[in-house]
Amino acid sequence: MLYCLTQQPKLIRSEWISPDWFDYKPYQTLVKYLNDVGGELDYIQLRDGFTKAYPGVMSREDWEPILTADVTVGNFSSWVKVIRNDFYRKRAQESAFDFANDPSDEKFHSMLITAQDAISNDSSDTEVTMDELVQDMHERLTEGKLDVGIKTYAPIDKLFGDGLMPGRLITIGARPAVGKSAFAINLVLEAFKRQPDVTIDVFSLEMTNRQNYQRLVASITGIPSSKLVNPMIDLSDAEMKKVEEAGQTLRSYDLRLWDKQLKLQQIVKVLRQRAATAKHGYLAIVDYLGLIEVPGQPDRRLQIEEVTRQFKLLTNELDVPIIMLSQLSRGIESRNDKKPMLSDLRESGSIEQDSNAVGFLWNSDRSNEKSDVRSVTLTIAKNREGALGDVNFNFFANKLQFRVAYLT
Ligand SMILES: Nc1ncnc2c1ncn2[C@@H]1O[C@H](COP(=O)(O)OP(=O)(O)OP(=O)(O)O)[C@@H](O)[C@H]1O
Repeated sequence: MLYCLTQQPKLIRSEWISPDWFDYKPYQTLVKYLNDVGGELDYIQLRDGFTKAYPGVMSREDWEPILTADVTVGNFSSWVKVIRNDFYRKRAQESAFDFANDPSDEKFHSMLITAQDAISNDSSDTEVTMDELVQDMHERLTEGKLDVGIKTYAPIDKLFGDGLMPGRLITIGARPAVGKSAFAINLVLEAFKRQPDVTIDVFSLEMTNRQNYQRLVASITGIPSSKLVNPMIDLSDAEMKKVEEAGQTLRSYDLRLWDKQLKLQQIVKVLRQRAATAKHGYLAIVDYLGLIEVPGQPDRRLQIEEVTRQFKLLTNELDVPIIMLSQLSRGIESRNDKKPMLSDLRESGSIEQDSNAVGFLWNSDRSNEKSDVRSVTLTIAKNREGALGDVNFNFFANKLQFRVAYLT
């Protein structure tokens, strides 16, 4: 795998490769360097650049086996799979030994997690054969079989081709208080308006289910969410009736709110079960990435890498879209231009790499960013399968409603 990467460093962009997969420190460092520079260099620049950045880390003996490997670069993906599987199997094996030596609850839990990791990373039994691909294309040609996405706001559907398409990991980033949690709730409601039978899960690591429920009701009824905190005192009879009706509407949806699933593997487990039983499309929204716990991994950046990689694998395995919310770095605050950029996803390069699409929510009119009605723009900054562009919204902050701001 390292031979392929040194021959064609840009391959690093085609697969996520974690430095962790290597026991040997110099190779870990080499992979880290490749991830950092993003592969935009040739073989000579790679060696020179690496030696400059990490003098003395790789000896001639370290380079030797990499440079003289006799493999075909075209088999790169297969090597990646072998090495990834080895890594996860080895980790599972270690924690099984660990549990055998000390059968505590904690060790048992960590054995289950590593075993589950190993299973979800073992791609050997989920590979699609050429026959299946041919058949799939044949059905599209002859029966007009369509890949249908979940529709939400019309301009968003258009940018993503045909809604939130299966197999896509979509990241929506924003600075705190711009309204990303509120936007997520609105996406849910728009999706149900258009597809009442769809199944949606919202994993909220920041807000309780009750708070999210109040936001859903505020958005449906247009009643300020602050009045829903003590509804008996603050609501008129007519408003109470509206709240009850909103409850009936919400009850009719296959919507689940989760506020206690904080660990990555808990989320993955729920997501797998619910996606498997969803009959009319499935969408998961995770609010937000930075709060997901990854037990056993102390390094923050590696935690994020683990999360984005797992979600990306799940979108492919289950053929569903997943929306992952993410906070942007503080850097934007000091810039004149407040429009976020991909480099603001600074927690890890894996967010951008693993996402099929990245959108940013931001206050596009600073004069009203604290008002009741705010101009909030969704900027699609990466879209592997479609166009880039902006969608402008009016955000009615007290009612937690997002409405598309069509130009008049
Ligand atoms: N009842 C309300 N009245 C007025 N404004 C409100 C009300 N409830 C929420 N807001 C505003 O809506 C905005 C969006 O909140 P939201 O929690 O969705 O933001 P966020 O981007 O997810 O931020 P964070 O990451 O801090 O949660 C905030 O600026 C908040 O002040």
